[in-house]
Amino acid sequence: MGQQANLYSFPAVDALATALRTYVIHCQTAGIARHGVFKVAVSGGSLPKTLAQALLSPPASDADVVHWGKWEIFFADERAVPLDHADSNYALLKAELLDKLPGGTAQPAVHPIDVEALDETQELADRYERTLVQSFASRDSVRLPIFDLLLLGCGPDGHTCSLFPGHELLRETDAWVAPIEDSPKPPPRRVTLTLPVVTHAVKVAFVATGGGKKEVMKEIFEEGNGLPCALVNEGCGDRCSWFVDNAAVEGVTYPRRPFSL
Ligand SMILES: O=C1O[C@H](COP(=O)(O)O)[C@@H](O)[C@H](O)[C@H]1O
Repeated sequence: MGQQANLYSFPAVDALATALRTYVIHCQTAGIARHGVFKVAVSGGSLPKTLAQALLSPPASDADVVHWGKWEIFFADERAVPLDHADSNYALLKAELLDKLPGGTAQPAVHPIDVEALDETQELADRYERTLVQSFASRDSVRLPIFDLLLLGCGPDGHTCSLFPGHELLRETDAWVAPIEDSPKPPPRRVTLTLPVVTHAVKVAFVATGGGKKEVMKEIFEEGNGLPCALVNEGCGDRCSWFVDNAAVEGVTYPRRPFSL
């Protein structure tokens, strides 16, 4: 059996955010060394707020700088709504993080969905896949895009991106981006990176906080049960790292590691 996912647990979100920043900057350095940019996809939900806490603080040293101008930001999933809609993951990331970048900061290249295709989720997914193809086609392999880092959330039902427990989308093997019309969590119409794309990333980091996640964390780490988050753990092994607070893993027996790179 290969290496298993890393579980890093912190007493509070402040300490989690500090470690997450160190981890993201390590991935950024590797991505820029590899191909001159940092290609990252982010979730919505609770993730952008914690990410902002991690990344908006001033650098502690030259090695701690976020090179925003080198970032290409994609969305791990997105809801089929306008970009200024309350349900939009883009709007959330913009409000929590992008709009708060200090003045004079080189801006990241941000890749939202094409809202011209909101009425047709297959077309919306196809267009977003073409956005990925344009960005990744010159990479070493185009069979699947290779994100430098995916920053993901974990829903209380074990979903991640818009990949839900028991849903047929978990069996998708061809598409990079897929539509979903029946998301059990509203809104129902969405697009999402597929599981093969998620598990093909160089690194995957989950962020999960709060006691509301402890039941599902126990299931993910102790039973698996085919939950989407567990499938990512199984597909990525130690390329996958979880940044959680103690409340989210209360009662979980899976071994936690002291954070280190
Ligand atoms: O619907 C979604 O939910 C998940 C999990 O959200 P959280 O609030 O429990 O962290 C999120 O990762 C995903 O991007 C979003 O579309």
